[in-house]
Amino acid sequence: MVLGARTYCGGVAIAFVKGHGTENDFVVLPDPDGDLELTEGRVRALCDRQRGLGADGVLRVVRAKALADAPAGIDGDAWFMDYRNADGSVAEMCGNGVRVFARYLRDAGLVDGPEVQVWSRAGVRPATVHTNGTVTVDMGQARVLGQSTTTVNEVTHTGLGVDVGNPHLVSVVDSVAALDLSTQPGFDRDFFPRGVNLEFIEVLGPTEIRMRVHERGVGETRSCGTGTVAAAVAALAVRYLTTGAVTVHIPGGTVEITVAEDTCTLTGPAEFVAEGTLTESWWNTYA
Ligand SMILES: N[C@@H](CCC[C@H](N)C(=O)O)C(=O)O
Repeated sequence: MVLGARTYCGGVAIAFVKGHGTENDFVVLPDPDGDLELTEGRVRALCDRQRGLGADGVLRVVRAKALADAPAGIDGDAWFMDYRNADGSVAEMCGNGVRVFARYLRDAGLVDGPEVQVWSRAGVRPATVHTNGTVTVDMGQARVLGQSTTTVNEVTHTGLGVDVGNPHLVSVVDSVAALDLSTQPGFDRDFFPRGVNLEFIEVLGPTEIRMRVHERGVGETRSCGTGTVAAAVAALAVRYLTTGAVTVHIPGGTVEITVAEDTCTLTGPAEFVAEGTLTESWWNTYA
């Protein structure tokens, strides 16, 4: 596993790792000292499945002290997950990303033990990297925002708004397979002024659901970790519960969620596919 980014300045190539969590895939860019100029255009090109590596998002691995806008009170040596959506936009949090990020830190030898603190724009997310490669993340408290609506192919669904560090709207439907999520569903821009991730769930049993998601800044993805937490909260709410355990099946696999009064956990796989270096000319093309 590569240990750090080499800036292209001086002709040295930029390292990357390709990984995924339940097929929500990421380009991991090790950049401990904040040397990379990660523009919107470069993120879009990296995530493009034809002209780049292809991914739902980018995880830049950077020390807090190298960030211009580091969260107040953060230790300068802390590892910060600088997450970008495939369209180049910045998001506060990414649950599948935290699993991949934590496993990267562990496998690259950048942390000492299996307990890893991952910082994000939504705060710190403590994670445990298990010996079988799965990762459990303490996702913090999920905040219920109230009801709103989304429209898919002219059918309007009422859902539950849930903040998991980033915004979600979860709607219960009869069949997730029947939905066409190939275009952006409608949503209430007054309720979600910064946009929203839209989850659709089908209840399979008291503690089991199936989910599809249309992510803000990406489109339909095969999984969304923060979305599965929001979905679990909404599935419990259907049963008038505020705590419990829920198994969530997404197109890319299965994750386990626990919801407690003051926090939630997300457990699932984190996999690496490849590592390599970007060519200098490619990087320069997309400044
Ligand atoms: N796939 C992620 C969520 C990524 C951010 C999201 N698209 C947003 O804009 O909030 C996850 O696993 O949580």
